[in-house]
Formats: sequence, C-alpha cells, structure tokens
Amino acid sequence: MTLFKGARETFADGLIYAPGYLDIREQDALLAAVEAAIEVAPLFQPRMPRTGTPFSVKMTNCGALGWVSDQERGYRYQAEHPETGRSWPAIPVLALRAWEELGDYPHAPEACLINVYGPEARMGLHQDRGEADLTAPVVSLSLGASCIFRWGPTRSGKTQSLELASGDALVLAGPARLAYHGVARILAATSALLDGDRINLTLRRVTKPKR
Ligand SMILES: O=C(O)CCC(=O)C(=O)O
Ligand SMILES: [Fe+2]
Repeated sequence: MTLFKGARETFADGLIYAPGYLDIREQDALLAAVEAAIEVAPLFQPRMPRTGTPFSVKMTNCGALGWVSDQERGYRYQAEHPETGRSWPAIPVLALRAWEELGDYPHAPEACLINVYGPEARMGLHQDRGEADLTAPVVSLSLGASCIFRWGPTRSGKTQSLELASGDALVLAGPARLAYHGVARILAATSALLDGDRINLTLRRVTKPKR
C-alpha cells in the first residue's frame, strides 16, 4: 500500500482529515470523471423510507454497487441504477487512488456514492451503517463549494464542525467509522469549480470479503 505523505490531521475520535489531498489539476480531472459518470448514470433524487420525503441532495453512483433509497424499499445497495436499470459506471481512478492511499484496507471498494449539493442542500446527521464490513473505512472526497461538515458520537449530543473544501479528503475509520455525521450547510462563493454547487464522493466496501 502507498501512503499519502501530505498533511493529515487525526481527531481524537479517529476521524482523519487530509486537507488539499487533490490539487487543482486532480480536482478538474475528478470532476470530469464525475461528469462522465453522470452521463451514463443520471442523477436521481433519493427518498426517505416510509415518508417518501425527497432528499435535498441528488445522487448517483459508480462501482459494482450503488447506494439508493426510495419510499417502499428504503436504504440499500444495488447493482443497477434505480431509473435506467443499467449497471453503474467504473469508479474514477483518482477516487481509487484515494482509497489506496488513505483507506488502510486491503480490499477494493465496491461503491462510490456521488452526492450533488445545490446551495440550499444539506444532509442530516446519520451513521453509514448499511455496509456489512464495518472494519472497512469510508473515504470521502469533496469538490466545488465548501461545506460545514459536522460529526459526533451520538445523534443528539455535541458535535464538532469542520469546513470541507474542494480537494479535501476525509476518512471515517476505526472508532470514527460509526460516528454520526452530516452536512449542515453549503458555503456560498467558496470555489470557482461548480459555480456554488458541491460534489462529494464516498468510497465504500459493502460486502464482507472472503478471507
Ligand atoms: O457530503 C458529505 O461530505 C458527506 C456525505 C455522507 O455522509 C454520505 O453520503 O453518507
Ligand atoms: Fe454518511
């Protein structure tokens, strides 16, 4: 495994933050790869289980499996796009590199969820726990507008905040793997890339590898 040698900060609860992980050229290249993926796998609007309330974030995926949610069947991973029925496109190489350099995990990721936030979009505090192998990290990359990212050990308790900017990486692993986290708001006029929108990619291992 190659290790990223740039700056990184580990918070007390195990959350690893690598600011500026992607330089400007890499951000442009990753954005181009995301745009190509959206051509094949169009953005969809997921809905909350039971209530059917739409998320304010639009989504798509890359990889063997993709995260989807609708009113009837709720949160799940599946191999097909929920609207086109087609398989998901391949995970961008720069995202795979981030998994290898930052993830400290010996198996490949299976899903790369792509979240697209408009200026008013946000994501409530939640845990990522739909994956069978919770020893695997979640590796996140951000592009475009900055956001206020929040996390804490419980849903209702105290949270800490971090401003995530374009090119930043974040890893939820070890004691932070099941941290509650979310996006409190998007910060206007923080990036020329994407004109006020924000894109976040999260790489995930979904199934338990055969050992
Ligand atoms: O947009 C982010 O930074 C976080 C996204 C997230 O938590 C998720 O997709 O589960
Ligand atoms: Fe999450």
